[in-house]
Amino acid sequence: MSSLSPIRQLLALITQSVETLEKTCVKNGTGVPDLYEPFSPPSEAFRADPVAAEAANIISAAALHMEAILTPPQVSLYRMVGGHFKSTTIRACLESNVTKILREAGPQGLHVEDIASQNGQDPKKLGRFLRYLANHHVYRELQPNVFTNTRISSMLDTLKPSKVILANPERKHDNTMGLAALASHHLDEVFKASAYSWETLADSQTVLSEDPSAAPLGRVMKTTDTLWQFYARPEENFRQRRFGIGMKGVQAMQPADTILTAFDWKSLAPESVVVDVGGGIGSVSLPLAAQFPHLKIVVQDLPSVIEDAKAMWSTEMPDAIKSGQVKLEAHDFFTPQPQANASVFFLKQICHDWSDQYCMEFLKQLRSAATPKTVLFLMESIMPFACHDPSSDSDNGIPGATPKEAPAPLLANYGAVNEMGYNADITMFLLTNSQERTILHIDELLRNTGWKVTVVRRRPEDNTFLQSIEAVPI
Ligand SMILES: C[S@@+](CC[C@H](N)C(=O)[O-])C[C@H]1O[C@@H](n2cnc3c(N)ncnc32)[C@H](O)[C@@H]1O
Repeated sequence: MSSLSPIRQLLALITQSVETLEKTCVKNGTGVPDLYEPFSPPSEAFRADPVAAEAANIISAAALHMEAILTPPQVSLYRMVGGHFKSTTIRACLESNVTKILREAGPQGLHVEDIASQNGQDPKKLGRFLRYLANHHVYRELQPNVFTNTRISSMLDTLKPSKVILANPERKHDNTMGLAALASHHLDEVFKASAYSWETLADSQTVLSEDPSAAPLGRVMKTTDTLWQFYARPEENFRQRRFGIGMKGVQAMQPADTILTAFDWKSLAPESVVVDVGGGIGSVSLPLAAQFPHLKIVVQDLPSVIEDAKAMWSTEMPDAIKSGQVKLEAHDFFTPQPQANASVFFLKQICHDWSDQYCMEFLKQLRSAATPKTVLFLMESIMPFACHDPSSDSDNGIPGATPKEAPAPLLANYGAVNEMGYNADITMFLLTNSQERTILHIDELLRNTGWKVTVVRRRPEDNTFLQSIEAVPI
């Protein structure tokens, strides 16, 4: 037990970690990015060194912890209660292209009257929204009513010129890195569904249901369709396409080599078949196909998604389709799996879309189609508790399953610094009435469907968002 007060312990963690971070950056020739420079994957290069990434996580977790101690509790409470104010103001700025307008204005920023003259918004309202966001370092007020981007707001940029967006607003996310598309998806159907969570939980018809059609999304969209049936409607084509591009944004949030190193792809023999089950438009298979031409990749998804996939591959990697290296296959994973010779069934963020009952159905279909050597490779967020887990069987002995814990007095899971997995967990409740799972839950699900988890691989810099889980037939 330390004799120091909690704020002194936190300060000590911050001081030690800042020293480590600075030394590591000097050694690697990297640097801590400027809050006022735009985001780009290279701006986050310093995190590639696990020592620097860990130091940055500790500093952020300690700063947030300190803030929780020292900020008046009513202010902290209202930071949470007012979460929807943040969503509201960001949505208005995202959809009215404020970030792009500020990028084109350059570093001196732009008066809110001039922003409004370009995006047609009321400058009196827009200025208030921007100031609210500037309090959280999303945009910066350089002078009264003159705003510019920060590294955080720059993530909302499609990086397209105004002319291109205005000429075809429905296609504004096409061929982008997907970050704006992902945020736009969360601020539309996810945000709207969240307003109906309590109504869903208070209704005896839906409170205990595990049915995907009982998600809050159905209540707000006035439908009993699942998310995927809803997206497949012709009038929802924009949302479906935006979701597909948004999944590319999930990748852009992670180091560029994440998918390439998440599995030992090189060890697979030439012509091995990798089936990307529920692969969306194939944005994860795209870098795999480029980097590992010895693999045969089959991207499977629902028919309307495969149509979008064809459009994407015909621009991004047409030769892979022509040569047969990549096949785009319409397939419903609740029906028997047509690929009977797969080396790998790869499911990224599929199990989290379905409650146990439904997951078990498609995991059994895959088990029936597996050869004795097929590997089931899942990429999912494995959820840690917010406290230390003292039990001796917390990981069922699975190598790599135990997450790294933060030093005391920080929350064992690094708290909100590691929030992405927890965000995904609540999103799953809202859209599909499903969830992210703990390792024991995943292990149980797989055992019950004929699979055995052999290993969990984690990126050292990230404790909750998207780990690799490998399983083999029992
Ligand atoms: C969360 S997305 C993941 C996409 C992709 N694996 C990725 O990580 O980019 C879930 C995908 O499952 C697909 N899906 C939903 N139900 C399906 C079904 N019954 N059969 C095949 N794919 C399905 C959706 O269309 C969507 O593309």
